[in-house]
Parts: sequence; C-alpha cells; structure tokens
Amino acid sequence: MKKIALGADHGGYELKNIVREYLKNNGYEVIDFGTNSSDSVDYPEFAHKVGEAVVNKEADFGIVVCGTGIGISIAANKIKGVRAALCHNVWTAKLTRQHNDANVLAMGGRVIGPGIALDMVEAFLNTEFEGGRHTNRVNKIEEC
Ligand SMILES: O=C[C@H](O)[C@H](O)[C@H](O)COP(=O)(O)O
Repeated sequence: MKKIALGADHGGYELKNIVREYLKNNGYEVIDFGTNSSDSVDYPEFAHKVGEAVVNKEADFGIVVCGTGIGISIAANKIKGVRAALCHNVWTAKLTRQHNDANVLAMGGRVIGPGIALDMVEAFLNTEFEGGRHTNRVNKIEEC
C-alpha cells in the first residue's frame, strides 16, 4: 500500500482534507501533517514536515497545498532530495513524474477545484518515472 504524506496551510486546508479522504477511500495510507483548521498558519512548517517524511522514506510521495501552491512548493524544494512540482492540470502532474521523477505534488487550494485536483493526484501517483535521458537531468538536480 502506498503511503502519502499530506501538508497544507490555511489556504490549502480544505483541499488537503478532500485529498486525504479520497486517498483513504482508495486504498492509500495517509500521514496528515496538518494544518487542522482554517486558522492562519505558516506554510513552510508543513512543507518541511512533508518533505522530511518523503526523503526519510516514511512516505512514498508527498502532497502539499497552500493558497497558490507556490510558497509551499518553494519551501518543500529546500529539503535536499525533494523534487516538488507545482501543477495545475493532469498533463503536468503526469509529466512531472515521467520526466522529473517528482516526489511531491504541490497544488493551489485557491486556484483549482477539487475535481481537477483529484484527477491530478491520481495521475501523479500512478505514473512512473521514464528514466532514460531524464536520469542524468534528475541526478544533476540532486548534485546542486
Ligand atoms: O504561497 C503562499 C500561499 O499561497 C499562502 O497560502 C498565502 O500566501 C496565504 O495568504 P493569506 O495569509 O493572505 O491567507
């Protein structure tokens, strides 16, 4: 069973909960690092918890959500070994797995609706890294 780490600030809290219930209902194990209310919080805290869980292999993948997805993806990418991709559609959610071997999906709770978000989550979690010409590129990211 795939294990997914979730994190959000207040701007992503509602969408994060929708994603959590969807994942639980579809056979995934979920580690929810919060936030757990719509009270204002700072997104780096949640990005870092999710990122650490992914690089420490407590989770197979992470999903992070803030208002735009921008701040929380920037913060997640500060953790060495995290490749967080901010996506707004299924095409990019799929391609970032195939080409970038992304291990964290970032979304904007104030940008996209739950329908597209869940389709993106499915695409992200069920697409394999293609390797090949992309392997050197991903390795070069990790050398930085
Ligand atoms: O990139 C940052 C995120 O979109 C945050 O969710 C956003 O900045 C929070 O804004 P506010 O404090 O105005 O709710």
